[in-house]
Amino acid sequence: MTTRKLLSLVFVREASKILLGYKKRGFGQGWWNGFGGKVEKGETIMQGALRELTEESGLIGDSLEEIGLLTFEFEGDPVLLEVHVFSTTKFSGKPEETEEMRPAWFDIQDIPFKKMWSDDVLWFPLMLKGSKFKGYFLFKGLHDILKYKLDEVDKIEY
Ligand SMILES: CNc1ncnc2c1ncn2[C@@H]1O[C@H](COP(=O)(O)OP(=O)(O)OP(=O)(O)O)[C@@H](O)[C@H]1O
Repeated sequence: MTTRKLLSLVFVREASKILLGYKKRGFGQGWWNGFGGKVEKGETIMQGALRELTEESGLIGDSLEEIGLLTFEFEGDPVLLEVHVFSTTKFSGKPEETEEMRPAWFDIQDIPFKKMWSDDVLWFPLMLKGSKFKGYFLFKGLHDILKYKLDEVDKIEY
């Protein structure tokens, strides 16, 4: 029986820059990514996204927009990850290093895809041009994508 785990992933944007965090521990350790994590019982996906953004970057987000829905399957694992991707240009506070993440601004021409999840290079271009998207990725281990499907959509529907 397959089950789904709900996760958030938040990107803070500023003109031609994007804030990424270097994950110091846990799932995706050693890679750059947006800020996010598991949605907890009793909170909405949006509340989870805002909470994780603050816990991991020190920023308080405002007006997060849901821009993507990504489903990840890992061969041999019955748990599907359902990652809700958000973006905002509105926030307060200053990025600060936390126990989990070390934040840094990157120019969008200079995103460190070689040190990121291997799906990111496929869907970042859609995010960066302002599109919404839905994707499915089947992983073998943590690096190899065996197959995937990725579509631009007008809005995110579940
Ligand atoms: C497979 N391809 C992937 N590509 C890009 N991003 C991915 C991803 N798979 C997971 N992610 C993101 O990685 C974070 C994990 O978060 P994760 O550490 O598990 O959550 P959380 O902080 O709740 O964990 P703990 O509290 O430490 O258990 C979370 O933002 C999630 O959206």
